Amino acid sequence: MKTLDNILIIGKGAIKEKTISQLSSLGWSPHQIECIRAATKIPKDDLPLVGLFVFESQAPYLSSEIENFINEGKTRWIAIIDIKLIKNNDIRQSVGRLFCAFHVTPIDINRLHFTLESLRDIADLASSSSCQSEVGKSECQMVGNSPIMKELFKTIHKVAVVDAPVFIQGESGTGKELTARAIHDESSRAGHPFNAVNCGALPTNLIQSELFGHEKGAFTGASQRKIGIIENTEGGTLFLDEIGDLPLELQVNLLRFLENHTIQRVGGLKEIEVDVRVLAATHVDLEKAVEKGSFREDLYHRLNVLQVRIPPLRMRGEDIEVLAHHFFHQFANEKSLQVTGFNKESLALMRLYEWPGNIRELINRVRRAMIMCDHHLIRPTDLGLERRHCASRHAESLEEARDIAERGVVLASLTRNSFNIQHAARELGISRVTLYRLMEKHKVNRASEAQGPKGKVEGGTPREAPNVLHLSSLKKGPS
Ligand SMILES: Nc1ncnc2c1ncn2[C@@H]1O[C@H](COP(=O)(O)OP(=O)(O)OP(=O)(O)O)[C@@H](O)[C@H]1O
Repeated sequence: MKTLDNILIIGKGAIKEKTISQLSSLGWSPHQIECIRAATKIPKDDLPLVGLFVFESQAPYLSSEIENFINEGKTRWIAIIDIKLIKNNDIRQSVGRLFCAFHVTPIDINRLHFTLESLRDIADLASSSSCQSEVGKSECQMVGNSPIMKELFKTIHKVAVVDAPVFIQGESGTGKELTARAIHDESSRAGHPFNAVNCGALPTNLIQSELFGHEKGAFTGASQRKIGIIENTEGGTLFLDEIGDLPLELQVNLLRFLENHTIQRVGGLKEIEVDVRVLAATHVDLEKAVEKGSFREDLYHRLNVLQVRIPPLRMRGEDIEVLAHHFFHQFANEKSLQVTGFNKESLALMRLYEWPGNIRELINRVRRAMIMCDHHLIRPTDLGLERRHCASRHAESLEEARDIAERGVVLASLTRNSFNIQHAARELGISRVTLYRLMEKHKVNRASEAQGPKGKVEGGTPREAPNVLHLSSLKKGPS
């Protein structure tokens, strides 16, 4: 996994020297920082992921050669400028156009530090997406780092290559539709349509004609023939969301279609052959619905050939921070200018929160926080999270309850002590070794501690470089 292993600084003078020494004191080791004084020495290959461009005065370095070089976009550039000194309008415009972030002097070193951290996240996301590109081209992007998600990615690969129905289960907002899309994108049907229908959202009287189409005159108002969604999905994949809400009388039609690969339009007599793969999802317990008689058992078995279970977000703690950063970058163009990331308490609380709305809720909270935040770092209040919201986390067993409590205590102490292991261990009355073991066990991040002073910065993002798995290629977007 490629991370931010090098920073290239171009420019000379006191600002540069000061920046280097300040970055070093924040844990960016001096050997990561390569300094170049003149345009002629810019290495064309093997570029680092981040470049700092230190303007000294009228920026003689912003020659067309450098402009071209920056425009190549292999490195993300941050301008460090003394805005008062830049009188030349062309240069001002170039700064806006060429640089992904800029900082004015005197430099707020914490802000610069978090800009670099954000760029490291982007680099991690981008490099892991390129690892995944061999999986196939896809419009969608699934991010996850937890063992559960890695298993899910494997399952998706397996079920994508066969043509049987797949039954996707998971709470609302866990990513069922995204998973269905990923299966489609990984399958040989990828070049054909992917259509999703929410069976619970369509009125009962419309759903049959929406799915199967109708002939002209089939019912009052059917002034023309209508081709239904199933026919429109020819060659591709149909995702039937909330299949548990499909009225009983339509379940038999669906069963016929699954068994014979034929449909009849409403009011039509002809059997029409269709080649469509069906993926179905529900957040209700279909077995119970079968027992109750509201779902046909034969249809249930027909749909339930292959299963994919998506766990709720609260059960994949490692993913929460990775996803939060992922969405932070995705909505980067909507954020208020000064926001550079999450503070430590926010990250800690996000791990403890229950997330009843799962990833959809996470997206909404992060997005809102990015707009509303008045500080450099998103605080729990910006996310609408408070400690009391996290206290309700319920455990499925006594062991889980102990784990949750243990993790909470460890994390709280580390957060209070800015991830200083010695202080936290002393506060908890355990040895450093035991604390390390607990951090390992609960996947509490050690990166900030390992990098020493970085962890002392208010709001340091205590996180390991995320081993993000993208199921498919990056959506075109800011991330
Ligand atoms: N692993 C993931 N990585 C990135 N984004 C995700 C992931 N899982 C879900 N999302 C995003 O979360 C949102 C909700 O996902 P999706 O609509 O697939 O959930 P769902 O389970 O089908 O929800 P519902 O049951 O309410 O229909 C979408 O914006 C989706 O792109």
